[in-house]
Amino acid sequence: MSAEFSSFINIGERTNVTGSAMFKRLILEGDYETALDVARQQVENGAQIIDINMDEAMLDSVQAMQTFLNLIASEPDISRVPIMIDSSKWEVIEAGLKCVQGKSIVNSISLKEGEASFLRQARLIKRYGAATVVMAFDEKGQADTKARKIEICQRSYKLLTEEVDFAPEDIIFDPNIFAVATGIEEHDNYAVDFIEATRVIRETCPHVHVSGGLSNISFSFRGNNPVREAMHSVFLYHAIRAGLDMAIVNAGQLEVYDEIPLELREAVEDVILNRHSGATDKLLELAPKYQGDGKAVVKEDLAWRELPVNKRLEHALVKGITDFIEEDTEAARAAADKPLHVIEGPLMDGMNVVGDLFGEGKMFLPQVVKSARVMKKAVAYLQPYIEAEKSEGTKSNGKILLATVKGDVHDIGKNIVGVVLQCNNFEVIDMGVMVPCAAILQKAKEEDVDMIGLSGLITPSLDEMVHVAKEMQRLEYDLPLLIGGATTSKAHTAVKIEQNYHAPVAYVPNASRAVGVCQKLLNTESRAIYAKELSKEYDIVREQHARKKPRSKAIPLQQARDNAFEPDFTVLPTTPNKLGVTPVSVDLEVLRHYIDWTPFFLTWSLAGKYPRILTDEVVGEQARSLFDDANTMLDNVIADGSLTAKGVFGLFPANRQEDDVVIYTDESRTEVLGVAHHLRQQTHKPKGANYCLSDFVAATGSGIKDYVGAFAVTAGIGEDELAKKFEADGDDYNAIMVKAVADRLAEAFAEYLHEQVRKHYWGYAADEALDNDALIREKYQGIRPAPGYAACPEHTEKQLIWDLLDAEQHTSMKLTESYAMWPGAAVSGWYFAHPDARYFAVAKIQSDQVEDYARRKSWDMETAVRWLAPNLND
Ligand SMILES: C[S@@+](CC[C@H](N)C(=O)[O-])C[C@H]1O[C@@H](n2cnc3c(N)ncnc32)[C@H](O)[C@@H]1O
Repeated sequence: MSAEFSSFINIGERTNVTGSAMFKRLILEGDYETALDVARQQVENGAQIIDINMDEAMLDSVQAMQTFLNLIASEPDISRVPIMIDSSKWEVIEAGLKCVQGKSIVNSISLKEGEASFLRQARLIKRYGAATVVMAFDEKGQADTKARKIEICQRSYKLLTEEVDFAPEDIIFDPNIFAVATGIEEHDNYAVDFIEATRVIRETCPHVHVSGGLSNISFSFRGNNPVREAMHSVFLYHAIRAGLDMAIVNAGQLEVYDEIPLELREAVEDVILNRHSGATDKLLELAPKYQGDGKAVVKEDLAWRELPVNKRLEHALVKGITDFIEEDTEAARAAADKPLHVIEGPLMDGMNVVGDLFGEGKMFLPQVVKSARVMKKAVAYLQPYIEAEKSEGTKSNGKILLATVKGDVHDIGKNIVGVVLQCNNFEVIDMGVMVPCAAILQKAKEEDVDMIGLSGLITPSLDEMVHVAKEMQRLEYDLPLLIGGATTSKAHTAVKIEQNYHAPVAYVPNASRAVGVCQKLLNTESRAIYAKELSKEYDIVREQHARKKPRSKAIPLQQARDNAFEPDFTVLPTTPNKLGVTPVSVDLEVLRHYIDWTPFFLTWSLAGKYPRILTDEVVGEQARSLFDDANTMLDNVIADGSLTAKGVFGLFPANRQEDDVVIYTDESRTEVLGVAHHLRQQTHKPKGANYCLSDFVAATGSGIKDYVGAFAVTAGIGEDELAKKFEADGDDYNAIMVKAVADRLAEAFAEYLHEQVRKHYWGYAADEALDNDALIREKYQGIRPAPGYAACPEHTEKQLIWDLLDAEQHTSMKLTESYAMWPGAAVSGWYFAHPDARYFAVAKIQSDQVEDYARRKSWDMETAVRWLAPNLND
């Protein structure tokens, strides 16, 4: 090893969650012990500094950094080397600085956010006695040429030494090592630019150090380690002679320069030193020869990298590949007159291809959401350049405000619509969930939006949407209004909303339809014609609705009660093994085996039954990829505990009293704990019974000791935080995935708990042995009807479940003012054990039952009508 090499400092790179899959997995699993071994090995392999990075969306990075650094502090064989605290987030860096006892190094600060923040951070670092890496990055962007690298480093040097009095020997410049041999001509000189800039920086900024992230240089040869190692060695050989005195490297994997086969070394040297224009091709040709045993040949993988930049962007968008997007966006930016043109040109062209393929059914929703992630990354990269030019921003197709209305927490559908609209060049302002009407209208004014989209899942949200429409009318808005969400319908929109608002109202059944509707409504030419068409369409829907004769005749409540279902009670109800309230926690690993996957695919607009969908000719490939991603998400949330499941259930003595179920505190059946109010079918049924859930419970005077149960479960503790982390990272795909997975786990929890209750806690089906498929097909005895569903459609009854179970205390689950459950991934309901208990739909009820129900609930009629609205005739 030469003299230059001996003074060179290796910075260990394996303790970095963004660079090492193994380290990431260990940290996500909380296996800090084995993670410490990674650090130890680095030091044993010769790392003289170890770089630690915990920037991962699924992690609480501050906490992970602190935990790991504190552990290192008590390991003398690791803590003997300085620690480099690596993060793009200042809060993580500060947390790290507080933990490290000896000398540490911050990685990194830069002029990216301007001088003020640069100086403030530098002063703080100085106070901690730490050194710092300074990236060659300024307000205009990352330095790629020799001149820019030198200019930024010299400016930073002057500021640090003159304004902060920072010791120059504590400054480590990182002038950016970029990938060469990418097939893009502009990249060919990147290594030379770095090497030459290093030389000048060392000459003109006395006492500083120069460092870099070595593995970047060979990025195009991922999968071909021999070539990568050769590139690293050759690059170091030349850069060290120019003054590079540190680098982040995998210390155990450096090929010795002299031992590189001559043919390979020369080809690599040609590339690194940009000695001729055919250098990349020559190395690509040679690379497979040095490919390690049986690994994928990189050249094939990266064939698309040879395409012109616009085609590469299109490929990345269509395939959802983020790996090269910044590099390619930069190439497109360099070639464009204005950064904005990159968005309006190649990126939008690429998204149009995505839009067309989606429209033609050749791409599926999950892929589109992945494309959006690529687009977001590209736009985020361009944003500083666009702002620097003080441009007015992208000319979008229009600005759309989206909100889930007050009282409702469900947003998967809304989020998907938001992503799809963004893909189609609409600007979307998403106000999130539980948004009050006044806030929606104010934001619409402030942001001068072109359209408002309202979403909701539970039936009370329908009323809230009507309220928003009426307010828009009263306050003389004339923005078009979009209506969507699981319980909304064209009929409801026509009958209850469209008539109340003079501007166009459109019901949107799914995300792919949203685009067409918005395009037509926001295009000045088509808007008037489309508005007319819509209004005509809703007139027809209203007429049809008015003409629709009730399919069957209604009967008075008393007559319906006389025709109640009378179950056989000759076999007496089983006394539960455990009466009272029982909180339950369960491992997600257990719950994943109870998941019903079919609804998961529907969330992503892939129709078909699981597992058949995985081999479906049309959507099979897409379904498999989605299924893999969902399982990866499951692996991660299980490993890092970012989602938690909590539940509670109760089994109580109970008897029917007319249509109510009276729930008692104990077997003496003297003290009433609560009364569940149920509704009865009121249509004329010449053959069957007029069902009410209470029918499945023995009556008060029968002398039969009967029981009911109640439950509330969630698997969504942590879902909002996790989804927000992904959103903040521009990763809507995983933000939606978290919620979709949490939803599945909550349903799985309901299934699991019901089984436990049947077999153990209540014990009326102790010998039941059903597999998951049979559970999904409800092949068991008893039901678990959920308030808000057809047999018990009135939502306020959830409050009773909450009170009986002390659900908020046991599970942290809350009810909103519309009785939606929070977190969204939640299920609650009743348990009925009778073998004849079944689901049914209450359907339309009459005013005599409304009055009766109001009396039973001590409500005035107005309140009763409001809560029973979905079951009343218009
Ligand atoms: C919506 S599915 C949920 C289970 C499904 N395997 C899943 O994972 O999505 C079935 C559940 O909905 C509720 N449900 C279905 N029909 C109902 C009805 N008519 N009345 C009340 N609740 C009903 C019950 O809680 C039932 O267990």
